[in-house]
Amino acid sequence: MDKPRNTFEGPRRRSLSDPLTAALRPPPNETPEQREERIRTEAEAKKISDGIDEMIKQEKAELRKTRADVSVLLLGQSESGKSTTLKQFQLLHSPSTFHAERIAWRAVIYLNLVKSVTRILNALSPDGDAEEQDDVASISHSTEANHTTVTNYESYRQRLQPLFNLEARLSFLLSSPDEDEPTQLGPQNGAWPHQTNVLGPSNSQNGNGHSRKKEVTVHTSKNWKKAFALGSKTKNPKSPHTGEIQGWWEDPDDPVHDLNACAPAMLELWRDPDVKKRLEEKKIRLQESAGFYLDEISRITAKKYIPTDPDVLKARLKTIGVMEYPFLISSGTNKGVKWKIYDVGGSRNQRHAWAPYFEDVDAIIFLAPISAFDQVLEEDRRVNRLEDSLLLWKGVVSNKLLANVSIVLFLNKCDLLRTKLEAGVRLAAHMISYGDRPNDYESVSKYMRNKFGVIHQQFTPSKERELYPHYTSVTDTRRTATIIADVRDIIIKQHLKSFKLV
Ligand SMILES: Nc1nc2c(ncn2[C@@H]2O[C@H](COP(=O)(O)OP(=O)(O)OP(=O)(O)O)[C@@H](O)[C@H]2O)c(=O)[nH]1
Ligand SMILES: [Mg+2]
Repeated sequence: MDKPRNTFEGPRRRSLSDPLTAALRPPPNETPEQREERIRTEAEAKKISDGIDEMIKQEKAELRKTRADVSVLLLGQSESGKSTTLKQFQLLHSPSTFHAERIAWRAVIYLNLVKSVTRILNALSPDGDAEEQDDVASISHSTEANHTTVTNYESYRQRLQPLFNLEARLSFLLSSPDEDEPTQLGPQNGAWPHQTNVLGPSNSQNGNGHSRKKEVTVHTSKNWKKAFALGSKTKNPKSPHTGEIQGWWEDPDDPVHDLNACAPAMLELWRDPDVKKRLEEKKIRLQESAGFYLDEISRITAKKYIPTDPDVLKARLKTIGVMEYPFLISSGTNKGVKWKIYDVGGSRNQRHAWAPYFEDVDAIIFLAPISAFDQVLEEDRRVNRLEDSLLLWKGVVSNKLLANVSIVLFLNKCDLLRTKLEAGVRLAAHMISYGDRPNDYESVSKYMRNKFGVIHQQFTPSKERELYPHYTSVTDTRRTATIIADVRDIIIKQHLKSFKLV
């Protein structure tokens, strides 16, 4: 037994008079039988001690496993679907919170709907300007000389005038005083300010606002949900049965009244064939844009409308800053694992906030909206969205700080890609390298996957790093739930591996 002996050597060597050393020393007159017995007992004791050591090690491993905090960063350009993915995580892991907050989303859904309507009106306006062109990167300009005239335009404008005020009101309510763009949701005192008291800071109160310039955003403060969920000025805002907010329809200042009154005109406008034609001429594809609710006007403008899960998932609220969401996995093999998911703002002026999170992150879910090959960035209309995604992807996968971070790629908005290709929009017209390959969903999606895969292979600082790509439509709850479960298990496995625990 050399080891214990060695530990007694050197400056810290125990003296021979040390009682422990003396006790451990074999007796001076030991017989061969006694020696054999002693060695056997010592071996047994060591076996037991080693067993205990092993048990302690395993317990520690288990403990670390249950305590492992997994940090995941959602990255991607603006409107790529990061916040929607986060909502799906919430729906899976804390459904009660998700449902408790759905009333609060009413404000965003209303604003999304109102913005679509004011955007149409601005586009139809005879003096409508070029700003009202869609995000679509135009490859051929429509002949404006011969454009469709919407004969009922003035009547629509008049009947829908209250929506311009409502847009200003909602934007104002969702704004933070120190920021250019709206940054939070909901009246702070739990009630809607009186209509005439609050007119937005803004641009659209005169009915000529350029609504698409400013998007509604969510800030790192989470108070909006609480504030908005307080509901109305009614005496009993909570249902005694479900505990859910109710009774807002009794508040005369609630936006639902304006919306409800304008619903018939909205429906007529959206169904008007001349309007459809004019929007086509102007290449405005509202169905594809974020927060699209025009196909469900009657349901959404109903006085007692409560947002459904898909409504909340479709609601568009731009993220500003970085928001942290903790989750605890409560069942299955990874029970007890804590997650921290960071949702970031993806527009160009928000990306500087990402880097500080790179040092401690365990995994990245990168979202690339592959349907956006014919669109341009909202913040810089000279830049094609797909090109921006590819560049951003290259930046992320080549980043040395992220060399050991698991990377999951969501090739997102596959539903929109399919619809777009089926409508005849050609990838090759926007991406010369696609050449004369078939313009169907299977070929295009595979091509995209390959394109992103090659960049990863070429630029990753760690050749061992595996890439986990998925085709996703993150507004689809059923499919996304399966993908999230897979991704979650892979991320945790990689995370534990890095701790050398599995
Ligand atoms: N049809 C469809 N819509 C999607 C999909 N993913 C996201 N969206 C919608 O696209 C819009 C933008 O999604 P967000 O999740 O807000 O995008 P984001 O990446 O968080 O954007 P920023 O906060 O600006 O960085 C929302 O209205 C979503 O409902 C998808 O796969 N299919
Ligand atoms: Mg977001």
